[in-house]
Amino acid sequence: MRQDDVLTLLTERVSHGSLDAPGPSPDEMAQIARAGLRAPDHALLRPWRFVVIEGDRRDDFGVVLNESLRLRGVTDEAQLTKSLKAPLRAPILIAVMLDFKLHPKVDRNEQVGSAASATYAMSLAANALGYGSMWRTGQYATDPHVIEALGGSHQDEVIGFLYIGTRKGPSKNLPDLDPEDFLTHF
Ligand SMILES: Cc1cc2nc3c(=O)[nH]c(=O)nc-3n(C[C@H](O)[C@H](O)[C@H](O)COP(=O)(O)O)c2cc1C
Repeated sequence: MRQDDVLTLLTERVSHGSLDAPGPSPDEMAQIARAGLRAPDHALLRPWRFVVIEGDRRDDFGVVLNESLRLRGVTDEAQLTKSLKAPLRAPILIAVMLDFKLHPKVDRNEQVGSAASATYAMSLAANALGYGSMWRTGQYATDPHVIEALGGSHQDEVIGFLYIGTRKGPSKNLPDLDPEDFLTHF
């Protein structure tokens, strides 16, 4: 990839909520994961796990989300039905889990930062491979029932559900922000 292409990828990135099959191939998923694994990581703790949810397992994951709502006392039928279909919004989801490691110098915030960076790196890699992606969380991300279903422990959480697939329709236009509004000099 040329330098210009990398900068375009970074400066023109947008999310795509509307995604269809096909999703990345197994080789492409390995490339996407490799990008995640290069996230900045203090003390090289690797404080993440990438759980892929695809195919029929998306239906099973929808049931987990539905159970999550019911366990939290939600009775609204529309919301319950929506939860079953939520994972079907893309052919492949990566649940990026914080795999927290107790460390004398690297606190939880830093590890969350690493896992969030990994999520972002994977979204960029998906974009570079020609796919669209969308980072979602919601209350599911910290619900013990969901975390346990994804193989996490009580001290873990989902940093992002990264939805990846083929873009349906054109990318949205976002207003160009002026860097001067955000850059200051000390
Ligand atoms: C940590 C995190 C969690 C997010 N969770 C959600 C979510 O649950 N639902 C949602 O619609 N957008 C969520 N977003 C925002 C979208 O991923 C997206 O960034 C936003 O719609 C703005 O679009 P853009 O990325 O094209 O600028 C989240 C973003 C981050 C960084």
